[in-house]
Amino acid sequence: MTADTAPAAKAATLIEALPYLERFHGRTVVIKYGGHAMTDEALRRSFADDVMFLRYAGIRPVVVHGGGPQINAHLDRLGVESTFTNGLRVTTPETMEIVRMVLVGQVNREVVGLINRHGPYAVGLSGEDAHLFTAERKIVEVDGEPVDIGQVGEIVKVEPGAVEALLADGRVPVVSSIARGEDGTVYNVNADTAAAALAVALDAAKLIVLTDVEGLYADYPARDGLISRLTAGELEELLPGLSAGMVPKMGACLTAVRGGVAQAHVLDGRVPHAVLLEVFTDEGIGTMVLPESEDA
Ligand SMILES: Nc1ncnc2c1ncn2[C@@H]1O[C@H](COP(=O)(O)OP(=O)(O)O)[C@@H](O)[C@H]1O
Ligand SMILES: CC(=O)N[C@@H](CCC(=O)OP(=O)(O)O)C(=O)O
Repeated sequence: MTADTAPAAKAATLIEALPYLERFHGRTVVIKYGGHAMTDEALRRSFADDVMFLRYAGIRPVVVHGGGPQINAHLDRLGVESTFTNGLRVTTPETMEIVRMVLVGQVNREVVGLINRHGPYAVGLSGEDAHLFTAERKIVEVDGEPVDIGQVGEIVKVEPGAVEALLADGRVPVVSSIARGEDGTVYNVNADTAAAALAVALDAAKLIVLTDVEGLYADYPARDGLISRLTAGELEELLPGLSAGMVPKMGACLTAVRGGVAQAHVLDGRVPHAVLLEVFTDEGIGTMVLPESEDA
């Protein structure tokens, strides 16, 4: 690039963002934060920069975080065995105590601290707080038979008032995926699923799910067939054939779009500033799910 073209290229990058600034100004974007972007220090900072960039651009970011690897590490240290059924952690009362402690007491604090390097913005919440997430015990089916996987919750009601109040106050809500049952039982909820439920309840403009792959591959484990966009109907057909990790993520995208969120994305959290690249550039990155009517 010559000295003459450099300023023009920089201006072009900035002006490319203008239609997105116009479109998303004042709108809510729910971001599921997890995977590599949560453990690598440079990526952690890049994520916090992106969240604050959205906030200063007049967009209302809400973060829902995972923490499966951190829970595994803690269970290992305590010598507690943990298994997964259909991608969900079998959650005994003992496991539940540890899941809650790690997500709410450790991971949530870390994410809040990361964002608050920029100022007094992030406020942490558990899904139990102010009845944000109400859940019922989830029964999964394995080979057509119902299987009880313990205190794993299915969100049946979202009361987003506490999150909306924080957003109205200019804060960045950071939410742990723990829910409360009507009888006070505490439930463990997959964080992708919780992010989708919250995006629908907040009438978000977008759901963004960060992960450790580029997006949805058509012929996984082959990695040369990234699907960059698909409709909710197309996704519905693919969903039963997907393998473990992608099921809750793509299921979350489907729930969000069917629930009125205009766009849901799975992005590669290993890419610095993945969120900004998705929100403010024409190409976007990763896999985007759209309602049928918007697939031009
Ligand atoms: N069709 C697919 N496309 C992309 N990844 C897939 C697919 N099917 C399964 N996967 C696996 O899902 C993983 C993402 O799920 P997971 O490890 O649970 O993510 P996270 O820790 O970000 O929540 C990928 O790393 C990949 O191994
Ligand atoms: C029911 C269930 O499986 N809950 C998850 C909650 C955390 C989570 O979803 O974290 P990731 O997004 O990092 O996987 C768990 O216990 O691991």
